[in-house]
Amino acid sequence: MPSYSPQELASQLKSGLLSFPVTHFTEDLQFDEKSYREHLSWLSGYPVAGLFAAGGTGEGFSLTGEEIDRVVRAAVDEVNGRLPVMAPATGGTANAVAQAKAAEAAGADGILLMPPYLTEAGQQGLIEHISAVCSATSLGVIVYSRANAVLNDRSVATLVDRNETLIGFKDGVGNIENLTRIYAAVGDRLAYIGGLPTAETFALPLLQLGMSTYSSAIFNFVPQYALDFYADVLAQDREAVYRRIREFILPYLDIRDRMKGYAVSIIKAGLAAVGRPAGPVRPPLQNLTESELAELTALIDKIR
Ligand SMILES: O=C([O-])C(=O)C[C@H](O)[C@@H](O)C(=O)[O-]
Repeated sequence: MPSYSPQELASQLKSGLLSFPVTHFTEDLQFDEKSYREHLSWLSGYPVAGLFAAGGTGEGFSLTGEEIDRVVRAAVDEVNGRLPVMAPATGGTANAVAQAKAAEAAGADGILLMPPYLTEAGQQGLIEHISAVCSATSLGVIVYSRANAVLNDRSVATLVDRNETLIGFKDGVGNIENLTRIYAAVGDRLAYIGGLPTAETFALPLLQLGMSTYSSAIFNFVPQYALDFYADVLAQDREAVYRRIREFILPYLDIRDRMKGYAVSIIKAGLAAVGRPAGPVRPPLQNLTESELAELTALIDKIR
């Protein structure tokens, strides 16, 4: 039995910042469970509302189903009920259904349903895909609307009618009209999660569109700064948010934007910069260069 009913999970996720930990690898790119657990133990000293194991920042897209299961089980065990743990469901429908079932068996509290791999799809196909995963588990499901799986307001309305356990909408697009339409259609029936790369960049305006929380990747390496940023957003302290955007976020984006995929690689680099290395990223991602790491380290040192 999960510790949170889907509705309890939705309320919990809305209540604070969300942690998306990286997945630690050894130098030969194997899952480094010991270091991963140490990381989760360090982060557990900071108050967040939920932990998403093997998400995008956790390189879930580079892990086998078996590895995802190991990562999720390690997270569930390490977190030990202090927070809800969400597991990913990835790929095509059969794969995502199997992963959702495995996540429930592993003791996860919810599912983050990623866009299906490679193929494009129409809205009706996405509705069937998402509904199949919701039907396969009693866990609350958060759908990640991004890339080849961007939902419109009519689809979201149909999905919530069909699936009581669909409890969250994570946005990775930032289309204001679409988000306004979705909130107008289903309102607080869903928990809304800002999920654009470096979510802090968009947090203040998206708060007005119903996104009371977001997935903070930088929480991995500057957890207190990420929490302070979130507090400024909730307080709608525009001056403080823009000070932080100027002092850290914008120069950070300048490094991140030098290479596709760096939105994830730069998080592992950030951990190296603060003396908590998480190992390399797996291909197809690339690690930051030594000089980029030095630049990032100097930037992080200014805010620590
Ligand atoms: O699955 C993921 O890791 C994400 O999509 C979210 C990231 O945490 C993103 O919001 C960010 O980079 O802040």
